[in-house]
Amino acid sequence: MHSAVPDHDDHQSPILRLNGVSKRFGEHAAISDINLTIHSGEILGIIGRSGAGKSTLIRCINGLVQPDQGTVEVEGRAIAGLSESELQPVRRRIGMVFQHFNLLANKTVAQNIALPLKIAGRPRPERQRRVLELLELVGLSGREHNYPAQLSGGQKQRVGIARALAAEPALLLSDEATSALDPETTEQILRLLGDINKRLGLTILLITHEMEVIRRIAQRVIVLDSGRIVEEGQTWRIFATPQSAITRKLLGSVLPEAPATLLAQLNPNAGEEAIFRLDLGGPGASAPILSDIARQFNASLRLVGGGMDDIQGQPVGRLFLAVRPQSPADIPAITNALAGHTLQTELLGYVSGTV
Ligand SMILES: Nc1ncnc2c1ncn2[C@@H]1O[C@H](COP(=O)(O)OP(=O)(O)OP(=O)(O)O)[C@@H](O)[C@H]1O
Repeated sequence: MHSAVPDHDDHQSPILRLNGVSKRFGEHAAISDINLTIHSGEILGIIGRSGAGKSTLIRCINGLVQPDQGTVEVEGRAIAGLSESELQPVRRRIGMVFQHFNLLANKTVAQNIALPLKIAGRPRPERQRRVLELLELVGLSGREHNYPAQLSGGQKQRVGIARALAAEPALLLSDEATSALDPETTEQILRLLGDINKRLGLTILLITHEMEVIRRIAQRVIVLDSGRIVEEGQTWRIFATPQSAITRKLLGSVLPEAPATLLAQLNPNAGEEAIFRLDLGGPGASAPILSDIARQFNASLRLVGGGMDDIQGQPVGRLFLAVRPQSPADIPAITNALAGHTLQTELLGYVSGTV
């Protein structure tokens, strides 16, 4: 019998692998025992609050900091002990995009984008051709002679992305690339990164402190706190069933909350309608559970809050549901039936009259 086809070719080295990487500064452990692997073509998000260790992790990945313990491999090659000149070609395999763009103000857009190629000693005609290709890719054709000061923040970041891609890296490392941008521009830049991932199969590592960025494009996410990985998994699963307190906190502003008027009227013991919070996610969330429950128990159901979303192709959501049963005695069975179809079901209390 054939086993399921693996997502990744086991014989191909991962683009990036960290094995037990730790780094202390004096007594302080900035990162501890970090294990992670990024395979070709995937978008992995790393999220953490300020001080979680994100910058230290990036510096270990690009060889600016030597870990105290553990190994970093880029395309199967360990970078420990490499000299500066040996590190250069390895670093060129990683294109970096920065929060504040890091463009050279006295160079044109074309010169900024061509810089990595110039450093790599590529001939001028090749550089010119590549700059035009990249400008088209990032939607800035015709802007090659502009200076950074003539561009908006979003356009500057497009130039930053084009420059990062110039030397055809194996990995694009985005360090808070949208943190300085307004929500609309953030959306455009994330869409561009998602398009580039699909069109070129580019592998992307996204470092961010914003769950919204993760939700939009990361297929997999690692949650970092106090220098340790506290949670990891497919993005939709983490959104649907966050396990750690820090993940729930990071998700706070993303998940729908119960309407305040509803919460104010909740009675823990009795009322005409029972109020449930349902957490739904994955393939099971597509089932018509509300109509099934209504029919099975001859109950009347009202949605009183929440919403459903699509995260990386999977339905994920939190609904607040008011259930008026035929008899109060049905509530335990209704609770069980809901729990059987959801990731989590909680009976929050009861209300009387319409909320
Ligand atoms: N060079 C250093 N010397 C001493 N302590 C450091 C150094 N670099 C980082 N740290 C400490 O290590 C911890 C992790 O810092 P790091 O900058 O990696 O976190 P971060 O998640 O990138 O935070 P931020 O989002 O604020 O940049 C912090 O407590 C920080 O104070």
